[in-house]
Amino acid sequence: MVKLSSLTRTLLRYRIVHDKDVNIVSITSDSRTVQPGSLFVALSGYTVDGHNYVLESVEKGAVAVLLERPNPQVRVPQIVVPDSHLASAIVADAFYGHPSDRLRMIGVTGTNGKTTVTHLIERVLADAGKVPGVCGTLGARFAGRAVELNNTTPFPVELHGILNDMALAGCTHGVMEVSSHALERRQNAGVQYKVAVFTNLTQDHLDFHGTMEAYLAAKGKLFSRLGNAYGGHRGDMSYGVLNADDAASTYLAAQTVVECVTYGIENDADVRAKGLHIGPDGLACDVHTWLGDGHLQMSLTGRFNAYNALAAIAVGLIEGIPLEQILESLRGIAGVPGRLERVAGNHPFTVLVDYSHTPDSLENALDTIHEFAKGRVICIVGCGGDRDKGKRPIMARIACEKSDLAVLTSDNPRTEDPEAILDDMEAGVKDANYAYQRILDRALAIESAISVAQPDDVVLIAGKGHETYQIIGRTKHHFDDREVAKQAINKRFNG
Ligand SMILES: CC(=O)N[C@H]1[C@@H](OP(=O)(O)OP(=O)(O)OC[C@H]2O[C@@H](n3ccc(=O)[nH]c3=O)[C@H](O)[C@@H]2O)O[C@H](CO)[C@@H](O)[C@@H]1O[C@H](C)C(=O)N[C@@H](C)C(=O)N[C@H](CCC(=O)O)C(=O)O
Ligand SMILES: Nc1ncnc2c1ncn2[C@@H]1O[C@H](COP(=O)(O)OP(=O)(O)OP(=O)(O)O)[C@@H](O)[C@H]1O
Ligand SMILES: N[C@H](CCC[C@H](N)C(=O)O)C(=O)O
Ligand SMILES: [Mg+2]
Repeated sequence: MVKLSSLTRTLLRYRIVHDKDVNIVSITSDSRTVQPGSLFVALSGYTVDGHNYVLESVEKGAVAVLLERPNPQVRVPQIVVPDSHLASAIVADAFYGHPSDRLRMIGVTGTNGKTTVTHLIERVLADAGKVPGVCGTLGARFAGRAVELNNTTPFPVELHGILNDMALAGCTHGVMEVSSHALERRQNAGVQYKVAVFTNLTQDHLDFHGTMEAYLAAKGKLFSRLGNAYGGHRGDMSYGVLNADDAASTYLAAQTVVECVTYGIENDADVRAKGLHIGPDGLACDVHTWLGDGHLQMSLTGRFNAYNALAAIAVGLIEGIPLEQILESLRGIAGVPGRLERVAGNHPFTVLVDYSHTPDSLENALDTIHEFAKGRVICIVGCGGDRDKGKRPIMARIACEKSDLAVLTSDNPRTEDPEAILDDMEAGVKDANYAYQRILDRALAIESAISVAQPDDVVLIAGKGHETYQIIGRTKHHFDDREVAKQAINKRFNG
């Protein structure tokens, strides 16, 4: 519990309507989670305005409100700020006693690979006796707890709350995915990163950022916000980890004053893989680092996972873990949920569920599959609604070009007309002579692909990975590609 005055002291530009010091027991930006004694933060949303819930929050017991436009209907103290989003980060950070200072924060950004890299880092740190907490697309997990999240990077109040829970649970490290949306919206204001990792930059989210330049600039903010100082002494310094094979890294290195470690396969790098071998059951390569050499063997496969592993190795070395131990940890990782995840069973072909929902990740997933597929490759893919429209025809073309049969279907249509999304996709393939089907219903699309799969074929179900829902309109329906695939396999082989 803290006094409201101790929170407002952290702000410079604000005024209070109905000034009175009160005790704040919790803080939230969602009226649905307000409790007696809460400070409610009204955020101007993208589709919904949190200011509409001020009255409701007070009725539920909020004792103060932080907002941009005061509400004449309520009598509790109202702290009026120019930007409630930024102010909520500053106030939440103070309310929780600056939790990110109590953790070594590792931020991972980039178009693809963030979830995988955070997962690998988690394992490397845990095996070395550290206590990592992780926060990202798969939710937050720490100390045996799992918290579901709406966003890859939570909004400020939720984020600082999670970091506080991690610190209280004894975590030593906070490993988090930092999405470009979050960087642009300053969702992680107040989080001081000790290590900033960049995976890669390819097309996605142009609906939000407009241009690739703006998208890159958003990613750059993770690096520029490492600050102009680089820490007090070795062990407390900040570092960057950059992909030497991605042209964007030159720009990112220029955004920060901290020392950057590079990793790569093609170009010279501080952590470099050589002699890479990709197989159906994993990958292997020699690893040369500025701290010695070793051999990596992993059950995650695909060239892109070699990059993810190199990034995790760089972070492990920065954290002072011996190379041999890092490699041992990576060797022990079975897989990441929804990332080239195999649907188990006795069927004579392979079914993989993968979260490739960008042109680059789809291409990578299909290229990797071609490295080991003995039969045909069948690809089921859709594109999300209310998201970058530009990637739709490109993804359809990649699916058709890189597979023997493509089935175009729905992903999460959200508020868009699913047929119109498929029209956008089909525009990329209509004029060519591709073998593809268009089946709107995702379950039927999966069933259709599985019904024609022959021994040794590989069926890739792309786009939704670990997701256990399909968003149609504003409703989340239960839907799990892995379950649907299993049902289709059962139907085919057991009637
Ligand atoms: C389009 C978009 O970005 N929407 C985000 C936005 O939602 P919104 O404006 O519709 O608003 P809302 O959450 O429904 O309501 C606005 C405010 O009112 C409050 N509210 C709302 C209802 C209520 O009853 N009471 C109440 O207090 C909400 O808590 C919120 O503070 O604000 C919400 C947080 O409050 C986000 O969860 C939500 O992200 C949605 C789920 C989303 O899908 N966002 C995508 C674009 C996104 O951010 N993706 C990135 C990256 C993905 C990647 O890396 O590929 C991510 O980090 O997840
Ligand atoms: N380093 C990489 N480069 C390119 N593609 C990758 C890389 N790592 C993973 N992928 C592909 O991208 C998909 C998503 O991977 P992952 O979930 O790790 O990325 P992400 O950056 O967290 O995605 P999101 O932005 O949706 O959270 C995987 O299923 C795989 O097909
Ligand atoms: N974090 C990404 C996930 C996309 C997953 C895909 N299944 C879709 O719905 O487009 C986003 O919000 O854009
Ligand atoms: Mg992710």
